[in-house]
Amino acid sequence: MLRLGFPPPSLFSPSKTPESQSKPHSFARRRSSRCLRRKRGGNLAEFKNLVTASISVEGAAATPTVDKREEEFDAIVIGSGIGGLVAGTQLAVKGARVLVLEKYLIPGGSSGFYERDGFTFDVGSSVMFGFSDKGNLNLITQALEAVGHKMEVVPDPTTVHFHLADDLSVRVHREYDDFITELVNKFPHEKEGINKFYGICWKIYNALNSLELKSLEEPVYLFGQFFKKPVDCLTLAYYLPQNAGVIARKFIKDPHVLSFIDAECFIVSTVNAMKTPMINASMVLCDRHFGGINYPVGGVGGIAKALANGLVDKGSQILYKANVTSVILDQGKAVGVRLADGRKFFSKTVISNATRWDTFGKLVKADDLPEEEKNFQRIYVKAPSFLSIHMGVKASVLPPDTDCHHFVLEDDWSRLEVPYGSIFLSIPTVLDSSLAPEGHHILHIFTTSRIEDWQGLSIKDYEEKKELVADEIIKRLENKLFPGLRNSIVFKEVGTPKTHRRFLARNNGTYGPMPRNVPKGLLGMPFNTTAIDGLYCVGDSCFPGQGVIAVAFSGIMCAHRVAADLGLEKRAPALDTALLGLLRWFRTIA
Ligand SMILES: NC(=O)c1ccc[n+]([C@@H]2O[C@H](COP(=O)([O-])OP(=O)(O)OC[C@H]3O[C@@H](n4cnc5c(N)ncnc54)[C@H](O)[C@@H]3O)[C@@H](O)[C@H]2O)c1
Ligand SMILES: CC(C)=CCC/C(C)=C/C=C/C(C)=C/C=C/C(C)=C/C=C/C=C(C)/C=C/C=C(C)/C=C/C=C(\C)CCC=C(C)C
Repeated sequence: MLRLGFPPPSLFSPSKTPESQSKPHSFARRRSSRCLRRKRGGNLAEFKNLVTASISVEGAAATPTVDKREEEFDAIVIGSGIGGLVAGTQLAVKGARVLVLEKYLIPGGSSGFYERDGFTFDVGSSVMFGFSDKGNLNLITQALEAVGHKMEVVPDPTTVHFHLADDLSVRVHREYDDFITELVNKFPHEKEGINKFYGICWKIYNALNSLELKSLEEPVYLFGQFFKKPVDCLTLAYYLPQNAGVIARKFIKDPHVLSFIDAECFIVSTVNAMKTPMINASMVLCDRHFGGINYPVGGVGGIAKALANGLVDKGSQILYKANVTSVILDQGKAVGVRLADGRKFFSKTVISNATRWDTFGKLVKADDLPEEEKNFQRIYVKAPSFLSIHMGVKASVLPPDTDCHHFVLEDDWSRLEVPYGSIFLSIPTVLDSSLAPEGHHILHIFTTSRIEDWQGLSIKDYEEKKELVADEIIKRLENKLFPGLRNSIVFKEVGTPKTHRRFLARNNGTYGPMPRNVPKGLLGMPFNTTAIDGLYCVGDSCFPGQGVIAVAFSGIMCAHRVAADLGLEKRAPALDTALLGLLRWFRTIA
C-alpha cells in the first residue's frame, strides 16, 4: 500500500492544522489500545497511566477556565519533547508540582512514534546516545531511572556505515579500536593525525564523564565542581569556545580525512566540522564507543512514554491537545500560560520546550525582543528541516548483515550541506524485528530540506512534488545500496518541512539552531534562564544544542536551575547575579 503523509495521514493536507481534526481524542485512545496489544511495545500498566494522566488532567481542566491563582503549579512545561519531559520529571522527583502541556496527542515531539499497518515508526532519529549502563553521560538511562523506569535495549554493533564520495566506505564500529583501525587502513599516511584528533576527543569526553552534570548557571554547583575536579573543569573551559574543524586541521592534512570528519560532524550538527563545537563533537564521537549506541526495544517512542508515565507516578500531570498560545506575564514576570481554547493555568515558573524562535516570536507578547534573544538570533539561524520517508519493505531486499544506520553522499564532497545532497537511512528493524510485520523491514530515510521549497504550492502540486522528490531519493539508495528497493516497498509515507512544522510545532520545521558563521564553540549558546523573570527555555535552542542526549542534558540543567529558584535546591542569590551576568557577557563576545 502506498500512502503519502505523516501522522495521522488523514490530517495531512497543507490547509489543515492539528487543532482542526474532528476526533483527536478517540484517535489517541485507539492508538493506546492498539499499543496494548503489541507484544513488546509497552505494558498495560504503562498505557493505563498514560491515558489516565491525560484524562485526569483533562478532567481537572473541564471546568471552563482554570484561572484562579490558588490552582498554581510550581512549574508549567510547554511541550513534551525529551527536553521538556526530562525537565518536568527531574522537577517532579525533587517534589515540585509540575504540569506538562503538549499540543499533540502523545508525548515525545521529534522523539515520538506512530503506527501504520503493523509498522511502528520512530518519528525522528533512531540513533540513541546516552543509553548505556555506565559512566555519568548516560543521560537517557539516568532520566528514566530517576522516575523508576528502565528500558530493555539492543546494542548496535555499528553506529553508522558511511558511504561517501570517491568510494570511501567506513563503518563506525562499536569498538573504538576497530573503528580507528578501519579508518587508518584507508589513510595510513594520516595515522598519527587521526589518533591525535580522536585522542583529544577522548580527553574532553573523559573530563565530561568525570563531572556530576547539573546546571552551569547555578554557582554553588559550578564552583563545587571546579573545587572537586579542577583539571577536568579547566579542560572543558579551554575547549568550550573551540570547534572540531580547527583542531582536526592542526593534526590532519589529507582533505579526504578532513571531509570524513566533516561528515562525522554533519550527521549530528547539520554543519561541517569548522562550525561544530569541539565539546559536542567529542561527546558524540566517543559516547558511541564508551557506552555504545543502544536501541530501545519497542522503539524510540517508548522513552517519552516512560517519562510521561514517570511524571504522573511522581504526582505531576501531563495534558495532551493543550496548545499554548501565550505566556501570561504579570509585571514582567511569567506567571502562567493561556491555551488556544481559552483555558489558563498558573504557576511559579514557566519552562518552554518550544524553540526559542517560537517562544519569543509567538508565546511571549513582549513589545521588544529581549537583547539576549537578539544576540541568540545574531549568532544562530534555524537549521533546515528534513524531508523524511518512512517505508515498509520486503525483508528480502536487504543483503544479510546490513547495518542499521547509513549515511550516503555519493559523488561530490561539496554536496554535504546542500539540501537533498546527503541521505540518512536507519533500519531499526535490524535491531528490533518486532517493529514490523514478519518478513518486513522499516526504512526511515531523511535528507535536509528547506521549507521555502514547499511553500506556495497547490495541494495537488505539493503532493506530486513529494512523490517526485521522494522517488529520486529512493532511486539513489537503490543504485548505491539496495538493488530492487523500489519494487520491495509495501508502505510509504513522506513528510516535508511543513509536516515537521505542523506536527512538531517547530518554526519552519527546523531541526534546531545552527551557527550563522563560524561560532566560538559553545560560548554563544544560551542556557535555560531568559531575560524574562520566571521564564526558562529547554530543548535544542539551549546549550548544548541539537540531539536527544543534548536536550536531555538541557532538561537536567533547567530542572536544577528552576529547583534552586523554587527553593528546592541550594542556591546563593548574590553569586547567582554575578554568574548569570558573567555568562551573559560571554555570550555577547561569542
Ligand atoms: N527531526 C529529527 O529527525 C529528530 C528526531 C529525533 C530527535 N531529534 C532531536 O530532538 C531534538 C528536539 O528535542 P526537544 O525536546 O528540543 O523538542 P521537540 O521538538 O522534540 O519537542 C517539543 C514539543 O513541544 C510541543 N510544543 C511546541 N510548542 C507547543 C505549544 N505552543 N503548546 C504545546 N506544546 C507545544 C511539540 O508538540 C513537541 O512535542 C532535536 O534537536 C533533535 O536533535 C530530532
Ligand atoms: C560555565 C563556564 C563558562 C565554564 C565552565 C567549564 C565547564 C565546567 C564546562 C562544562 C561543560 C559541560 C558539562 C558540557 C556538557 C556538554 C554535553 C553533555 C554535550 C552533549 C552534546 C550532545 C550532542 C550534541 C548530541 C547530538 C546528537 C545528535 C544530534 C544525534 C543525531 C543523530 C542523527 C541525526 C542520526 C543520524 C542518523 C543516521 C546516520 C542514519
